[in-house]
Amino acid sequence: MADIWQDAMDHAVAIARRAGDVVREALLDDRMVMTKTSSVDLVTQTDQKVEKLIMQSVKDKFPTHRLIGEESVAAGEACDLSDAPTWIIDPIDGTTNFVHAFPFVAVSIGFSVNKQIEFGVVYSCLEDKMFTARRGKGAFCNGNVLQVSDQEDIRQSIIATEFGSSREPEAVNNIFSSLRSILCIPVHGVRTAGSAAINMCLVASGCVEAYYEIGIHVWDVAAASLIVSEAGGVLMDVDGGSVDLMSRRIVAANSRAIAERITEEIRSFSPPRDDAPPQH
Ligand SMILES: O=P(O)(O)OC(CO)CO
Ligand SMILES: [Mg+2]
Ligand SMILES: [Mg+2]
Repeated sequence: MADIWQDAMDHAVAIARRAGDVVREALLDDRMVMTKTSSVDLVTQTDQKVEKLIMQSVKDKFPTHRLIGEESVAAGEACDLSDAPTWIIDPIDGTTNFVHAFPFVAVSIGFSVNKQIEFGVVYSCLEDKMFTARRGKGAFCNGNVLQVSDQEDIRQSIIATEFGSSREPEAVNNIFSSLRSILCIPVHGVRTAGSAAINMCLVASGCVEAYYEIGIHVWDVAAASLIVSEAGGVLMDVDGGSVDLMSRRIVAANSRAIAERITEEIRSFSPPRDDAPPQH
């Protein structure tokens, strides 16, 4: 039977590649940096330009579909995930990396129907790696099948996470408390790629056993969540329950055992949800 979302997925791959061209070209220019929620939460004109490019192309080709985009939400658009076909876009995941030309910068496009991710596309544009997954049909990088690591012992594992964009002492203490507990299990190592989507693609690729973070947004993880699960991995909330992509909390791992072991060490907290009503 024909796949009703194949056309949309093909479009996502094509537009992610075009977006990647824009990102690579912009690396050659001066990158004017602006800030959002804190002095280290960065945005550039390229984030905004790439989001517009992707959104306009989706509107032209799929006018009935809905859109959630990081920079549109930052500009005041609602972040409501309904049952309608919805494109969930992070034009540049890893903006800080982009600003510094640190080579992990991704365009992330997830596509949800009935609140279920149907396909995910993460283009790591400086590495020229196109990660794709279609629900029920596996995950791929540049056409090669992805499979998570089969390591079951967390002591033989590498764990990925990020430090977030708050430098408030209490928030930093929380992050370091969890990190210290995990490091001292002990694990082989901890890594931060600087992009949630790329961290998750590293899980899907079998290079790291797990990634966890509190504070990410739905656009950071929507596409990569399917890439992880289609590569044989598991997704979990940081308290061990089912993952909720709007909750800003995630554990993505090669196995349930490693995901659960990580949740035992995380000092969890609940940032305002992506779909929380705006504060006035
Ligand atoms: O670079 P961005 O899109 O702000 O995303 C960060 C997390 O919010 C890295 O994943
Ligand atoms: Mg992001
Ligand atoms: Mg971004």
